[in-house]
Amino acid sequence: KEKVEITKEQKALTKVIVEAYNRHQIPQDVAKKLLQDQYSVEENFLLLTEMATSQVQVIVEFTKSIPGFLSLDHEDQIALLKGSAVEAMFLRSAQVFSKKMPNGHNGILEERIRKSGISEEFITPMFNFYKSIIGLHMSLEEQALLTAITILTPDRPYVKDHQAVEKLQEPMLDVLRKVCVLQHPQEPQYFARLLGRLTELRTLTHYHAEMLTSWRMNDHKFTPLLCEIWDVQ
Ligand SMILES: COc1ccc(-c2nc3ccccc3n2[C@H](C(=O)Nc2c(C)cccc2C)C2CCCCC2)c(OC)c1
Repeated sequence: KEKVEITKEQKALTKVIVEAYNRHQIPQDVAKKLLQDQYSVEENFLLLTEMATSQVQVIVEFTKSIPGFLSLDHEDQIALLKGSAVEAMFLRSAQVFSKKMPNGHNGILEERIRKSGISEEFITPMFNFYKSIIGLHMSLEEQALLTAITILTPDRPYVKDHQAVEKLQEPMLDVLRKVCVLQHPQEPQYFARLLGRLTELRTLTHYHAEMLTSWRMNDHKFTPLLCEIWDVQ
């Protein structure tokens, strides 16, 4: 059985990514808000667009802390951010949803989200994804590294220098693989399952524009930043 060692450099890289991940959290806790009050579909839509807008700003700050990112071609930097923003948003939502809360609160949160205004057909695929994330019991390191790996996906549309992005993503994949082996010794396939979630995440993001335009209300208003990031309006 090969002994898995995390090198000094890999420890340093993980520390940088986890610290950036912790630093760039969404300010207000949306789960607490949703548990406190029942909102109308219009208020929920507004809350969603506010959360998504602040999440994009947070992801930009997190990404700028990824070693080497700022040395990439500037247009490629934009292409990576634009190409991963929706996935990062669903990944973040899944992580918020997977947080253990006092008895019954998780059930109430699920109920509030089901009734938020999202149309029926998207509820099952969205919760299937959330529950598959919950099932993984991801550590903070795994969440932070997986988010960085998602952003550093070389085959996003309009990325010119794939090689340069691969060179940044590979060390993240190496250290994530080792972290998985060390933190889930009984599950040799854990790393593969974790990456498999990224595939499920991509299918979920296919629906995101329709999820928004089919929100059970008329006249959906988006911020300019969201029009950029979401394929809406
Ligand atoms: C595109 O369609 C979506 C996307 C996300 C969710 C979503 N899943 C969640 C899981 C747990 C907690 C909240 C959750 N959200 C929304 C939210 O804010 N996501 C969120 C964002 C956007 C950024 C940062 C961080 C988060 C959590 C709530 C927005 C207000 C109505 C209820 C959903 C969604 O729910 C219907 C539909």
